[in-house]
Amino acid sequence: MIKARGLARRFTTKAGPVDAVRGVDVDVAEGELVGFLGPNGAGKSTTLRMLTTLLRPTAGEALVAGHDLLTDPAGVRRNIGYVGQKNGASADQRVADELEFQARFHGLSRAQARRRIAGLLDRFDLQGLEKRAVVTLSGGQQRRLDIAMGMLNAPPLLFLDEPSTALDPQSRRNLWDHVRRLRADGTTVFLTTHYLDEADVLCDRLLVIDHGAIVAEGSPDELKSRVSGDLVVLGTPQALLVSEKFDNAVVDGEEVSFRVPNGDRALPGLLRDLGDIGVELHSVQVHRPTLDDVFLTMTGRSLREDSNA
Ligand SMILES: Nc1ncnc2c1ncn2[C@@H]1O[C@H](COP(=O)(O)OP(=O)(O)OP(=O)(O)O)[C@@H](O)[C@H]1O
Repeated sequence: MIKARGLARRFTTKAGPVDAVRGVDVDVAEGELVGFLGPNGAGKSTTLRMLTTLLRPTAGEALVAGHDLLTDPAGVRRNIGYVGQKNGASADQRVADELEFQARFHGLSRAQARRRIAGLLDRFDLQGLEKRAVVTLSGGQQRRLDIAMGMLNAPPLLFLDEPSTALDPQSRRNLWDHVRRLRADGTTVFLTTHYLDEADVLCDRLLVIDHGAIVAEGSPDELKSRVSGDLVVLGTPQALLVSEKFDNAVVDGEEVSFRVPNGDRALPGLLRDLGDIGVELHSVQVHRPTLDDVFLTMTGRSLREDSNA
């Protein structure tokens, strides 16, 4: 559904050139739900804007929904939906008018538009809101309306830029359900996110981008399995003594942490050995690797800190 090679974009600014995207390859198969994960400023939106024909690449080529990005951008646009970061719907317009206007823009007849809009209102739980002004909808309803607008031309491929930003936790989970249902109906979805939980629970596969380059690619589980071992954290007044037993141990006050393969299986033997040398423990935790650990391993920085910045 997407095959991009060496896609790059350089911006010229007063302070000099900015290489926002430095030659990325993107492969997305039909029916996949792929997440593009990276910290703020990593190049996610710029890549998305190139793939959706909104921005011309300075280098590279891509086939998107069966059409060549450079030689047939109109063909690409006809076959994709795009939901940007800012709400697409005008605040003071009524929901029904916005949908109808967008449907007419895509060349649907009045009757076709009516049918399609009724289906989408139902699909995105927006029934009964047709006469309301967009500004009066909740954040979650507005996002669902944006996605409904992106789906009016029934595209096989939908791009979502940071779909759940600024939503409360409940609305985010509800939105994820809607995105999953789109995928279940056969729509290929490519979304950007800087939320680790969103990438982890929602996406089949992830591309991790940093400083304009892809640093990792795979399913959330595959990526996490690349981090060597589970993190064991022991609370003990003898943290220094324990740290001498493990090559990679880090001491923080009365806490010592280190990585071991298969932490939960290794733990009983490990605790026995520590007991034998008289170590007293007041807490034990085992953490499976997270996507943040993946990012840390790949880049030496925490994605969590970056996205909070
Ligand atoms: N029009 C522009 N002119 C100059 N620099 C730009 C322009 N657009 C983006 N950039 C720069 O390119 C880099 C990548 O930006 P981009 O918006 O693609 O990142 P992002 O990963 O989508 O971040 P965010 O999560 O904050 O949206 C950043 O350094 C940004 O400042």
